[in-house]
Amino acid sequence: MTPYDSEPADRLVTAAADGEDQAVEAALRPKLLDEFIGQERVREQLSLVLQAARKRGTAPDHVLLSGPPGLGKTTLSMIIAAELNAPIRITSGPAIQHAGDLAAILSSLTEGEVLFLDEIHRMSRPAEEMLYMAMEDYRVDVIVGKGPGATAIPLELPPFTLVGATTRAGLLPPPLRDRFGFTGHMEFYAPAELERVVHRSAALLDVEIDPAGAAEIAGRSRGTPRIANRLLRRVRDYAQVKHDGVVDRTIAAQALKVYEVDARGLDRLDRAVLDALIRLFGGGPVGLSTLAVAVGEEAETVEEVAEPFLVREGLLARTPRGRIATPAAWQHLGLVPPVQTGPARAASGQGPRGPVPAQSDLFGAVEEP
Ligand SMILES: Nc1ncnc2c1ncn2[C@@H]1O[C@H](COP(=O)(O)OP(=O)(O)OP(=O)(O)O)[C@@H](O)[C@H]1O
Repeated sequence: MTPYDSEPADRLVTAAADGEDQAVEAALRPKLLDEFIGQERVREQLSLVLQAARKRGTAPDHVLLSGPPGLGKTTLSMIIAAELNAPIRITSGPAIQHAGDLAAILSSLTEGEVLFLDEIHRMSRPAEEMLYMAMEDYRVDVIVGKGPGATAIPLELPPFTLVGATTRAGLLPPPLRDRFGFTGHMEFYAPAELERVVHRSAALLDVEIDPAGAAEIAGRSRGTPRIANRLLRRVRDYAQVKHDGVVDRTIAAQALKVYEVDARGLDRLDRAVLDALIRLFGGGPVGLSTLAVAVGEEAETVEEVAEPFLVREGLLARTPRGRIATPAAWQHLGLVPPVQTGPARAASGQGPRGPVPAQSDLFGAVEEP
């Protein structure tokens, strides 16, 4: 699924899994905690939780993993099961519409099994309430019948470990959040960590890549292993079709220029937003709906798809008066930021200054093949 319904389906830099990702990700997932790159704090804490459970011979506390898509929550849940030598059942919040759906899953778990519940914040309220009791007492009440004649039949469950994953930890009701013994917050990956991800995946996919090629892909991957793996596959295609299959910095940059992913990981939509903001509105402030019309997209698409990364990168600011391009955004487009910034400059009607960048500058100064 995509994180936002407004996201274009073919977007190369989306953090959500597409069909091809799902097909290849199984092969690329690290299987054990030691193979899992980065997320040092979560890894260390989780390792202690798992070792202690193994020593006691009991199921570990329930685990909540929170963080943006594509950072490795599903992978970690599988690692938890593998480290415990336990089977894993995978489901998701949207798949559990009725409490009965959850009761069916819970009642079929075996002792020690790991239940991975992705997008746990999207579960229905009755299912959520059933989960409270299951997590705490390993018991559920199955309601039989309707109205005044309805009866609750208690059902004992074997001890199991719930691993919940959410991109929106803030949306979880406190009673649910409190029932997790351990919460791991996943952070975006540093470029050096993503380089290791790229090298590891390249080895698994049998792609020859040098360190500069891996660094080039890592730098455009928006802190997200899923995107790094996807860009690697597109670069591999290019290297195999246009060259001898070996990936170096030049090949990686040329390939990603073809796919319009620039040196900072911005794609066509991201750049269109900055471009309109700067060239048409002098850097802002400008209202979201006006900006959206200028780039020919829905306001929702601009707000939910393009802006989060632009804000995170410090290229765009959301202010009560509207959107503003930061000096870094001007520089990214090869323009000289005005001395005055903000409303005063907008009021003065001062436009963009400096040369319009050649496309090659944005894409990492690559030569045409
Ligand atoms: N730390 C890591 N080391 C190596 N590869 C990783 C790491 N984290 C994630 N990956 C790779 O990134 C891909 C996406 O990871 P995963 O499916 O676990 O993300 P997720 O957080 O569960 O995403 P979603 O929220 O969309 O379900 C996987 O193919 C996995 O191989």
